[in-house]
Amino acid sequence: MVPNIFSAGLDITEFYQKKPEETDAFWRTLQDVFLRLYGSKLVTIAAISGHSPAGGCLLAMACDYRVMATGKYTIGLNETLLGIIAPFWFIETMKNTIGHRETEKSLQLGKLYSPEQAENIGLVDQICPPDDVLGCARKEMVKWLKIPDHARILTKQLMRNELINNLSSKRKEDIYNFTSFVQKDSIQRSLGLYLESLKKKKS
Ligand SMILES: CC/C=C\C/C=C\C/C=C\CCC/C=C/C(=O)SCCNC(=O)CCNC(=O)[C@H](O)C(C)(C)COP(=O)(O)OP(=O)(O)OC[C@H]1O[C@@H](n2cnc3c(N)ncnc32)[C@H](O)[C@@H]1OP(=O)(O)O
Repeated sequence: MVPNIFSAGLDITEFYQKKPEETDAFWRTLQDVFLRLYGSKLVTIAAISGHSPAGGCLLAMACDYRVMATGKYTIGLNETLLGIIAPFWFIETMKNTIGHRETEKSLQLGKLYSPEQAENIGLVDQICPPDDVLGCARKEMVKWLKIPDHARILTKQLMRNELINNLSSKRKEDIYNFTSFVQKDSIQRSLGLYLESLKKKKS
């Protein structure tokens, strides 16, 4: 685990000033990761040890349960703040997690929530002191593993198959949408400015 950061989201440099075939391959890989994690038969618990913006929030939401560290960390789908948009499967995953209305506000505002706020709206299930996040996740895992596996798996599939099938049938179209969107000059400019602002913040 990296202290303070669960995931900084997608590596923007993978779709900034890249060739279309490179962004296609990057997006295909992300689809694969999501479909495997969201569709996993295993019990998956995210131990969110720190910041978890955008793609990081998606990965956490793809799990069955989320434990987040308390502290000055944030989680959410902040894409609009970068001048980009969350694709339909990010949106559906968030709707399935926190409901339609909260998702609508959250996405349009590019909202990043504190751990307490995230717990209040159900974006995370539990908050724990940073040094106990893994311990809390392990304790929760024990509960989930006591459920008969075949029943839990079938239930999970019933809840998740609609989104999985929807994305699986639209993968090519979704890759095309991503690449043509991020390759626009205006979007490339926004991404460049955002990367610069991250570096400035650091110095
Ligand atoms: C009509 C159209 C139809 C359909 C459209 C189809 C598709 C939609 C299009 C696009 C969808 C894209 C979805 C995108 C999802 C994403 O995940 S985008 C990434 C979002 N992530 C962020 O905004 C987080 C950015 N990072 C931070 O805020 C901070 O780094 C942090 C809070 C996570 C941690 O802070 P610090 O510890 O202070 O870390 P540093 O700021 O020092 O960062 C270190 C280093 O890393 C660089 N960096 C950080 N995050 C990223 C990143 N995500 N990508 C690339 N680079 C990143 C940062 O610049 C520093 O670099 P160096 O200075 O060390 O070189």
